[in-house]
Amino acid sequence: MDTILVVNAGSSSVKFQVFAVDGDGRLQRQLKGQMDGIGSRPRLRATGVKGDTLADRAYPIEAVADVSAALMVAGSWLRDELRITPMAVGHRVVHGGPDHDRPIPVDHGLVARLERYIALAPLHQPHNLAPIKSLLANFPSLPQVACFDTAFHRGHDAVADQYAIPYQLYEEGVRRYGFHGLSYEYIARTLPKVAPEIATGRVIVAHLGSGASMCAMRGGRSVESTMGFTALDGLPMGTRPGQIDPGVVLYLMAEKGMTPGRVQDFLYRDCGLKGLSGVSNDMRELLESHDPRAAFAIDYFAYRVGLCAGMLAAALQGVDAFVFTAGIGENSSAIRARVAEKLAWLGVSLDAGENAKHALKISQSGSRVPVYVVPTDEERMIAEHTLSVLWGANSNIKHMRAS
Ligand SMILES: Nc1ncnc2c1ncn2[C@@H]1O[C@H](COP(=O)(O)OP(=O)(O)O)[C@@H](O)[C@H]1O
Ligand SMILES: CC(=O)OP(=O)(O)O
Ligand SMILES: [Mg+2]
Repeated sequence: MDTILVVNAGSSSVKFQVFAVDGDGRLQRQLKGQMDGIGSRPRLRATGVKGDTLADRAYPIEAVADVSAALMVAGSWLRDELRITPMAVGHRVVHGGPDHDRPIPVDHGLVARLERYIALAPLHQPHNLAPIKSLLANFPSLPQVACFDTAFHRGHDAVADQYAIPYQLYEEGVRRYGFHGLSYEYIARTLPKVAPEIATGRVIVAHLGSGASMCAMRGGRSVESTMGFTALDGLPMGTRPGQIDPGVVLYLMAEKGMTPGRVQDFLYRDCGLKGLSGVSNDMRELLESHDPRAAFAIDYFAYRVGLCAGMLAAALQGVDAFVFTAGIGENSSAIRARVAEKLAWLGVSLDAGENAKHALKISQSGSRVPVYVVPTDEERMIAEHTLSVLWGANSNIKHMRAS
């Protein structure tokens, strides 16, 4: 059986899936797993085709201290215990820079070019490239495909794509890229199936995970994002502050003597929910905590999602629907309810019962703006891209398989 392995290293998790490919290019998930809670409560979980548990292992915090340790643990489980031998591997690569508006086959030259963006995505890019490099070294003939978080947003109008800085910098690549594009692309192509009544309209999608952003979509295309040049901007996240006056950065350097490297660490690792609460970067822990600072971090998060919704509503000149997705958006009815309160002025009213059940549609029938929960699947999107790149690269393969 031909299979595709997908690797998705996020800021607090490593996710992977294996898909079987049939002759018509249909993908059937064989296994799905993730190592999450990195830095708080590391846990490897994986399920098989029927949702059967293949692994459920907790690790001490120091055994899986960061994403690269998580990649090692997940990689050796797949290799040594499951002995998977995929025909291709698809990777999420967070930053594609200005030159990539679609997935692309991996070679050494591409890796070298993508390494230039490590400084623009230090929580992700090194971890996205590490397994690519390791597979290139050990299995040079194994096809690999890089799928970019930035690609889905590359069609933005110039007013959404530029900063008000001299144009020369834009030409050098200092642009408002936007991220979580594989997730938004999956939502865009899922809406026609699960909620056709809104798919062609003006939809705000809130990808609320450890990294969090929001996307304004019109007719299934991205027109605006809360993230920009890097995945620091916009909403407060697990450990990132979201929107911040650049004057704060100048203050840290001039008054606190912080070096650029120290400021980078500070902005990517010490801020957001973790910095605000002093309790945790993990929303589950904040919701369980009785510390008033944890409660404040939750208030702040909901407030900023509401503010950004206002901004994206202006970009779309109105809103036809609001969609929650990703770790927090899919699983936390409490956070969805808090956010919905901030959207009441837009005409949102939630149905508490449907929200508690994590139903597809969680707004009341009279809600002017309907609200949905649509689970994302970045890995399936990557697997689909990987297959189309492979078949595009060698259309004979498709011909042979179809016959
Ligand atoms: N049941 C839940 N309630 C609240 N938050 C949750 C729940 N399940 C997961 N989360 C939160 O989702 C976030 C991780 O989301 P995810 O999309 O997997 O992030 P990433 O891909 O960036 O690592 C964490 O903050 C985690 O606490
Ligand atoms: C871009 C980004 O923040 O990704 P993640 O949410 O997976 O950390
Ligand atoms: Mg993620």
